Amino acid sequence: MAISSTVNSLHWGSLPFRDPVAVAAFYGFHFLAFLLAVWGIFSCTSLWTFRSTYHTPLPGIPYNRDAATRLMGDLTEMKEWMAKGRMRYWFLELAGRHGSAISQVFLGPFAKPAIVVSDYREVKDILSHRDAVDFKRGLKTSVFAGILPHSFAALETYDPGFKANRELMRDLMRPSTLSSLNAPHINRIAQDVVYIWRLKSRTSGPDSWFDVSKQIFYFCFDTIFTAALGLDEQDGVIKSERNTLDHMTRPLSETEAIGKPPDIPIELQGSDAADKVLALGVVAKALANSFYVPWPRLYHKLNKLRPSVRRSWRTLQDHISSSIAKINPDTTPTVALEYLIQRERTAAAREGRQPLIHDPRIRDNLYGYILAGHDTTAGALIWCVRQLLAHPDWQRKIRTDLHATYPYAHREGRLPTVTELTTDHCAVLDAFIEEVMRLTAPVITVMVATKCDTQILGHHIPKNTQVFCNLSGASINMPSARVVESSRSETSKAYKSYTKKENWDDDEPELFKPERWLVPVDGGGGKMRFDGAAGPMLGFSAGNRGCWGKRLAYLEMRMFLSIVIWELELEEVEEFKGRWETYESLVTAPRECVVRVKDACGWDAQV
Ligand code: HEM
Repeated sequence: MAISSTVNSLHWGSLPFRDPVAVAAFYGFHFLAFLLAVWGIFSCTSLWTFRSTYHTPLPGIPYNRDAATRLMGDLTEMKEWMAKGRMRYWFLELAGRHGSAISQVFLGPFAKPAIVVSDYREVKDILSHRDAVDFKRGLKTSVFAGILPHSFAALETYDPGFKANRELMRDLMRPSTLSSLNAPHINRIAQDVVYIWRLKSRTSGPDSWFDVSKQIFYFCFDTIFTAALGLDEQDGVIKSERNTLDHMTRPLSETEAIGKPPDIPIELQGSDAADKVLALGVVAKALANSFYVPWPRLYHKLNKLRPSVRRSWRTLQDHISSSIAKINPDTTPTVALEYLIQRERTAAAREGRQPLIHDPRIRDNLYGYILAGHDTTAGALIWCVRQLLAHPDWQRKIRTDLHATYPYAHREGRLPTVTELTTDHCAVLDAFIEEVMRLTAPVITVMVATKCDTQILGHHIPKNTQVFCNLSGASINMPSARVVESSRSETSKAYKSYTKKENWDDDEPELFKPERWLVPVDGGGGKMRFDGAAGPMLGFSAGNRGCWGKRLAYLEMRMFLSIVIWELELEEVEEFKGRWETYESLVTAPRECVVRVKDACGWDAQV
């Protein structure tokens, strides 16, 4: 036998028996013992050397030492924090942990280090002055190229097609367009939300409480979808819930209701918006997931093969096609799609060509409008409501200032009209929103990549390194970020333009203080006005690629909060105090937003 003869020719004589199986076992055992010994020696003596080769840190920039010795790098710890709903805090606390405004993280097996910058001036400089010069968007454009290849978000700022593509959407953020196109929808749907919250409270008793985050989410869906593509007034999710509640006339019994959340489900079935909400959810999830994969375009290619994803795209596509078919060229546009198509028709007539009604850039940019404007605004509003609950004094101050800003409405016992709400701004509310966006921005970080070898805060960073620019005030102004003042690149524009005004380092930047945004009116006898330039705020990012929909976001937040605070008093529920765990999708916001709703005008007011 081949085995036995080979073994024979080696140590046959020293073996106690001549059974080839035993011989194989003997050698097998010794071989295994040898492997075990090598492994033991390796793990005892060379472990540190070997493990450190998982990741090669950039010199001089602090990092999590444990992560460098783990195959998955920082991902292991991030996953643990994510499970606890604290991923946001993991990211934002890096600067404090390392006592440095610049740190590095390792995101996956053998990953190159990625840089995290937590310093307002340096982040603003990178986003405003160094985009398309030292930096590119990198992964973000790949993510959008995979899902909405014809939208401007999919293009680098230096791409020759970028400007023309963004021009297509130009007018949609004009104040006059926002007032005529978006404001009436926002007003109507916000009033429906107030109606629902008041009715829920009344049927369940004044001590009942419920989570309002779902309604905020659907408010944002209804407003953005209606403004972008049109949705019949009766077909929104919020309208559908209102109708359902209206049919439930039986008052809940005491045991059913008092002290418990009234468990009235939001009735998605039966609403025309249901399939669109679900389709949008599938697409938004794919968008969020693709930020975490190394090859987003490939991910989207494969993901689009899944039946649920294909179905979702078909739903959205069918809606756009039927909306285009319904457009009447002789009427004033009431939704963004009509607006863009009419403008294209006018341009085509002027240039003597056929209108490109099915231009994929219009379609993809409108999907981008919905996707980028939906979760973000919902997240911001959930933060706003949570801060209102945590700061009842500010809720009262805002209500008083609303009454002063709209005195006729207050005197006449009615809500301010759309025109009033879009013309006059309540300074205290503006300051409150700005502070929420400064301290608890729903988008915590913007990812860019170095376009060439460059410097960040005085450190050399090689080409093609991922850089996370932190946007939330909790990190951009935390005391630890100030430690490295001396290491800031003295050549950077931000450093040169450094002024006291860009800095709240000595004014408790980690605290929620809306009054920082209020300044006295000259000769106003103690009257205050809102000053958006009073200090640092990066909640909408900055520079050329900062939030394109910022004006709409402000309008939505301002109108929604004005209507809610005018009508209702939102109270924090003791059991939920201090629970700030967040969910993570495209944005991060509190998982729970539980309120006890009282009538701001007294319980006798009409529903
Ligand atoms: C409070 C709500 C919002 C927040 C916090 C927010 C935040 C942001 C941030 C931080 C960026 C920059 C991303 C980057 O630099 O990579 C961004 C980009 C963008 N936002 Fe918003 N956003 C909000 C609402 C909206 C709305 C309502 C719309 C549209 C209707 C919108 C449309 C966009 C678009 C299209 C971009 C991409 C811009 C580009 O790539 O040049 N956003 N947003």
